[in-house]
Amino acid sequence: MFSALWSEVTIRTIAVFGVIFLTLLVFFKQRKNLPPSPRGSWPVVGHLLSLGRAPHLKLTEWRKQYGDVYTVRMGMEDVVVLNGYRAIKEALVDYKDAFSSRPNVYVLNLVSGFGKEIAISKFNQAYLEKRKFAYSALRNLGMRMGPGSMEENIRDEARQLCLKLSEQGDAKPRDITDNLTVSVANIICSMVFGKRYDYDDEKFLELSKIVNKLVASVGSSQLMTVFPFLRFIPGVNSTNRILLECIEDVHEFLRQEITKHRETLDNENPRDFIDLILTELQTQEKTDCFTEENIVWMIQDLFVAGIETTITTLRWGLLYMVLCPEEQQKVQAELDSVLGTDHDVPTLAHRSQLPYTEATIMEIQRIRAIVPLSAPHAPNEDTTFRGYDIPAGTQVFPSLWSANMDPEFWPNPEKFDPRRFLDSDGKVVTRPESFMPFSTGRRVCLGEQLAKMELFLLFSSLLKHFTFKLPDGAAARSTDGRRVCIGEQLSKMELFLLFSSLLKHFTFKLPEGAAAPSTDGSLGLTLVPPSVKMCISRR
Ligand code: HEM
Repeated sequence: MFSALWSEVTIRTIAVFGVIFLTLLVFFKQRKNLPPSPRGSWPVVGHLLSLGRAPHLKLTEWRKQYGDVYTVRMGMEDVVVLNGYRAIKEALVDYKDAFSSRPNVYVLNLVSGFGKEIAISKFNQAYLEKRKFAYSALRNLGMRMGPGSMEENIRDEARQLCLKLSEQGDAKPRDITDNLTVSVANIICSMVFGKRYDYDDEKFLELSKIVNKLVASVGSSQLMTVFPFLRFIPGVNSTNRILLECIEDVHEFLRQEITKHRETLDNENPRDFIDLILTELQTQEKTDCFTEENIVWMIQDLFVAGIETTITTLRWGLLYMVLCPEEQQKVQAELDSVLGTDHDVPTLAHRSQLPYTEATIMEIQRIRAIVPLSAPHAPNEDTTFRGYDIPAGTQVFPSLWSANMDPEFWPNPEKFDPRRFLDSDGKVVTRPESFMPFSTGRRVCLGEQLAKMELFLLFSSLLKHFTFKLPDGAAARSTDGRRVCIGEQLSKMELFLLFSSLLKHFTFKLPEGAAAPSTDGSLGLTLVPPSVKMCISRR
């Protein structure tokens, strides 16, 4: 009996020591020569509690203590943070072969069809082919200067936007996010579907239901980014199911559009992105990255990556214009001096004559990096960087925020000052250092040129025709913005679903007299400004 007891104790002891040994082994293996880590990491949650609601600010603060490259624990994962222009450029440009992949994050995989699209795809041959195709298709469809460019479509949207704002009158202060949404979404729609959608439709209530359903499922799904095991927990994982159903609805709609396009396809005269990709499917050797399934995911990418980003930048722009009325006046004075009494909207040819306007747009993009931590990168294979060993697949956050707000390059970085981007002759500084709103390296934003065209034409048209100001007596507005660093793709997804569902069933218009829905507190990939009602008066 004694020997039986002894052997049970021994077995238990060995088992306990075994577990401790294995845990330590895993722990030390993970910690092997990673960049330094700030104090205050807790078991299971890591640094999440310290990061708070503005992780980009906390991460920038830690740079002072831990240097340009350090490691934080997001839940149970190590994440390497790159701070400042030099470290980001070194990793994404000089070490581009190493840092061009994406990490394996459950929710990102889920919303990207496990890499069937571009933005979340791992760096491999299929990714390169998809990116190359999408880039050349967008250029064919007008993402460039000169004849055949998207300029005229964007100017049309700018006209419609100004018309809509004029019709709405200046009696009541309002938030124009919805108007901007129609314009920007329509620019992508005309490239993808070959058509734009009208402002006027009555089924807004039904759309709200879809949005509410999605918003309700966002909270617990975001947690799944950090704690993927939650997907196995009944109740929590129902948001998974809801999301998958929504994705299926959207894809069904896209498949119908693709079928309609196929019926009228003329290979010689492609009308839009869908036509171009169908033609590509017919002509090229079948490869894994170009199936009909990829088409829907790639289109989803354009919607997801191309709409909210542009709208959010414009919203920050208008917020800074109302907060800095003297800057607004300077832009308007420049627009008036170049365009005179011409009532039409500006063209891209005016750009070189409007340096202050352009510098103002750059300053908007600097002062509020709307994608403060960019999209997560990951080394393709085990990589040594600045003397540290970073295992393949580790999440790497390039903090674009830290570059934009670096006092070494941008003295008094919180001051809104477009003159930073002008040289002594008043010309716009080309390629300023420490300014990467579209990131850099191999994964640099695919739609950069399109976004720049949109920002210039829409922003300058708005300021040419309207003056924006806060209502008399309104409380000062915060420029802090809101962002949650986990579940970012999910919010992108939410946007995509919103727009696709929207375009499937409705054109949108608020009921007469209804208050604009607030975007306060919405969570996103992007750093979103507070919802602001402005007085908008025709000039
Ligand atoms: C103001 C507007 C925009 C900003 C600030 C912006 C910014 C960014 C950033 C920071 C990234 C991540 C790059 C990285 O991983 O290092 C990105 C990726 C991407 N963007 Fe944009 N973007 C904008 C507009 C657009 C538009 C209009 C489109 C398309 C029509 C677009 C398509 C994409 C795609 C497809 C990617 C993924 C690229 C890849 O992984 O290879 N973006 N963007």
